[in-house]
Amino acid sequence: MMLELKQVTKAYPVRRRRKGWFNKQDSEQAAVKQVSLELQRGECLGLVGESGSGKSTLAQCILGLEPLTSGEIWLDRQPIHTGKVKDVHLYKRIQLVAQDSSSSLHPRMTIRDILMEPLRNYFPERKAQAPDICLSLLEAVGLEAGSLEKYPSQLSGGQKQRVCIARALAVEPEIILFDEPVASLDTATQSSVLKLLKKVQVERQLSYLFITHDLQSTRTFCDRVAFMYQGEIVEVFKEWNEDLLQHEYTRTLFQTLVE
Ligand SMILES: Nc1ncnc2c1ncn2[C@@H]1O[C@H](COP(=O)(O)OP(=O)(O)OP(=O)(O)O)[C@@H](O)[C@H]1O
Repeated sequence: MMLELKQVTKAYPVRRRRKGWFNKQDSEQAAVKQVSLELQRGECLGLVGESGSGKSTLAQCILGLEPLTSGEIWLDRQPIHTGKVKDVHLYKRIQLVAQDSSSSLHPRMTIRDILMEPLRNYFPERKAQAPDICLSLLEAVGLEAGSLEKYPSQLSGGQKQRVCIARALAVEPEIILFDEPVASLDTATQSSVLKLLKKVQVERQLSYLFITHDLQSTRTFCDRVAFMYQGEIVEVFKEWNEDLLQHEYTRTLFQTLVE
């Protein structure tokens, strides 16, 4: 096993309007409730749920960007929820590619600089090979070598998303968390980026947590699918058989699928 979430709960404080002196205590609302999940080595696990069901919060918790209210997260045999693992060590193993990742591309950096940065930080001993590694990363995500000299503003949305994927791959992580990675792309670009992600996953034996609203996209892409509803995982399945589903929400979602 690679990543294991044990009864993870994340609650945020909710400010209530004060009615009186004795009623001023803030309450909490759980965005993620008692979530237990496992992600195996080389597995692609889909995480599907409606808006506000807690999917992104869960990804933030895994990356240590949000402290847990309770529960544990283990990476192999090491707890990573305690805050004791340094960010640089965690990000070496787990990378995030989000829907708006392209806004994180520095507008004044060329694509070469953007890809060189993680190579310099994580593999300083590979300085001499770094230019070739940049080229192979571009090739892996289906971009031409000429893109290296370009700035993000000179690329399309789909190309920028590919750069974000290449930047995540540069770190050579074991796990990539994808939070709606293709949601802002047109249908044709979505399918080419998904094909590319699958190819890279198989080639590099990566584990993916693939967060999406779009159940249909998980059908060919994911090995297993977990459904999140109001902060809880209500169903995890492998077989695309409506009769095996337990929860009303997942059955309703299934009925929206195009055969
Ligand atoms: N920093 C925060 N402070 C307070 N509440 C938050 C915070 N972040 C998220 N929430 C709340 O937690 C719940 C889950 O949000 P989250 O973004 O994880 O859902 P999601 O399933 O990823 O939604 P979407 O698909 O729209 O991105 C929501 O009710 C949201 O308002």
